[in-house]
Amino acid sequence: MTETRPNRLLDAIDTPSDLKGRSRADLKQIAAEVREEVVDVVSVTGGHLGSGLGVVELTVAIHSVFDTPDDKLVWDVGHQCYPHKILTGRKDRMRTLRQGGGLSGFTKRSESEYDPFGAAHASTSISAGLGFAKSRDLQNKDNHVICVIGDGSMSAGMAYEAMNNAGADRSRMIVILNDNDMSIAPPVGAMSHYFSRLVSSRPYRGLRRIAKKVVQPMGLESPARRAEEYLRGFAMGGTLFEEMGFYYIGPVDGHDLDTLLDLLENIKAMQDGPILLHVVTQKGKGYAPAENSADKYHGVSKFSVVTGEQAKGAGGPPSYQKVFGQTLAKLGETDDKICAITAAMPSGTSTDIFGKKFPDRHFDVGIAEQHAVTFAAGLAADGMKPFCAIYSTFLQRGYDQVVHDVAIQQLPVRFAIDRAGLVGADGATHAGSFDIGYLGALPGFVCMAPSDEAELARMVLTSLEIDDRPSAVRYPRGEGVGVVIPDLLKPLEIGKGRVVREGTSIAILSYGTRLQEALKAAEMLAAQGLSATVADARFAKPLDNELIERLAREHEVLVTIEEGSRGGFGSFVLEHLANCGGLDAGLKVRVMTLPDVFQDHDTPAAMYDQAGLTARHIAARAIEALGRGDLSAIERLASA
Ligand SMILES: Cc1ncc(C[n+]2csc(CCOP(=O)(O)OP(=O)(O)O)c2C)c(N)n1
Ligand SMILES: CC(=O)[C@@H](O)[C@H](O)COP(=O)(O)O
Ligand SMILES: [Mg+2]
Repeated sequence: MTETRPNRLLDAIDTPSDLKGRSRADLKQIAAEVREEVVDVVSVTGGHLGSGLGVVELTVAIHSVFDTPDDKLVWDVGHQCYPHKILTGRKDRMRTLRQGGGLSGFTKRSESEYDPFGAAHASTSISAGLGFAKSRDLQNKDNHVICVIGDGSMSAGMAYEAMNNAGADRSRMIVILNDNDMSIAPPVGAMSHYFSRLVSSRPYRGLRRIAKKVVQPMGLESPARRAEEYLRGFAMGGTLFEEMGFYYIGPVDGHDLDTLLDLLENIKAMQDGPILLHVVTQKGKGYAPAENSADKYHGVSKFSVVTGEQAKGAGGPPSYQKVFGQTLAKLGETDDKICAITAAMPSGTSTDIFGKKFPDRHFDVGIAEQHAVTFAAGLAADGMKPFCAIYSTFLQRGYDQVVHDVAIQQLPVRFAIDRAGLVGADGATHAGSFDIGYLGALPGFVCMAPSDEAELARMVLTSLEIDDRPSAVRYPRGEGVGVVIPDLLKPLEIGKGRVVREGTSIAILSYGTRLQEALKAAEMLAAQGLSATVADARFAKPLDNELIERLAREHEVLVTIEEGSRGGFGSFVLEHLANCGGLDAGLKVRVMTLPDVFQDHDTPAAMYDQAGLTARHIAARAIEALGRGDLSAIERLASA
């Protein structure tokens, strides 16, 4: 339940209709209370803070002026949607944010009629918005379509594909560019500089001047009018958008509620063509610790509202991402062909560790995964050794480039695939579920997955030495298991796995970081007098066929496990066994993968259990296949 504070106007706001007819003073008070509530909620739940704080006034203004949910409000990424959720009937559930069974940290169709389109991956809002606009026109409806997209999200090509289409199509829609001069890191790219010029070229447009501009008829029938408009656009700096067929308005102060309300009322009255409203906001606005932080508190853990101090992690082993960044930085000392590419996630992928030492060889290309992949391919084609570090889920956006520009040409791009597997609170949109299948299908790819951080370091070196084809190392979000990483790294033999525990009747073949759980499962089985071999596959491509055939020959049951979807490692193993006759002797095989449903956000510990990927699940599958053993004993052991 929302903690009720005396005399909060917000407590009477259940849906945006409760904002209608409110005085300006009330709306300003409500905005202040929303901002306070966002800070309070995120201090308890963790999540995305800076972005939402920057759009409090904009959110209040949009919901005051427009008639959601009939008017469609499409947020880009959706990480800034906490004020929106508070105002659209979910304020009493905000403290369930990003937890199993709770509210999503992004907009989500199944969660509310006020979320017409789900988000989480950037730069999709204008495309979706245009879809809503065309559907409206085809169904003779008259609702408005409003998309809110950040300056960082405007670095992705998809946004321009959509504007290109919308501008030509002249569909009536409103795009609000929320320009806070931040992505997760400071923004990069020429567009960012363009936005800065727009903002610095003129003081904020006075309301009178803008009101005069926006009430003029949109139809620019005569060439003279068009020329005049072009000059005006040039003078106001919106040329790029005007040339793409958008009516550019701005820049305006995105925290000035009066201006926003009047402006949106005017724009609402405009009935023709796509409009781009450029608002300037401050990420983290209104909460000093966020305003003063370099990352504007983009993503935070629980924190003290008073001090802003975030809860520290348990100080455990280094994260996989850090091990990747540190290893690459070390290798970069003796190989000046190594370079690192990130798509707007230098800190998330830890390429910034490499970048601090080798700034000339570190490239943050912005939210532009497609470009990142083909840029890396160009570097590789000319003899450089690019490491393209992209989260598994975000690499999905650059898949054609992986196939067409890297794999077919057999270019030695090294993919560091972070956040592979379950990610926890970000939920289904961010889980790295599919990369084993989508890369393992590609000819000539080498696909690796470490079982711990020392193995990761070796695989980064192994990848570096693969100079004749593409390679990929996938690793999960979060901390390693706490093994020592040797100073002197040795590369792995390509396509070779390893047996880490010898047994007899059961073989457990693990790909990636479920190995520790596989070893625990073997101990559970041993407690029942059942003997299990545990092997670390290390490679999904090329498979260690010799190891697989030996396990098949020498055991009654083979269980494969991976933190990925069906159609991945286990399928590759089954395919080989089918083709080499490994199944002919009656081997019983069980393939354990992530469930075929999108994993909802959850705490890390629970999510593996929810997904059926823990030791007790592995042991139970082995017993079920073997037809011997005591399942209830496994449950007892697991609950011990
Ligand atoms: C395709 C894709 N790549 C990367 C990300 C990670 N990401 C989430 S928010 C964000 C920055 C967005 O910047 P902006 O649009 O300016 O929003 P702000 O956080 O500044 O409000 C990034 C890179 C993502 N969500 N989607
Ligand atoms: C909104 C978004 O896509 C990113 O902020 C993402 O949530 C970062 O994920 P990590 O916290 O795993 O870096
Ligand atoms: Mg931004």
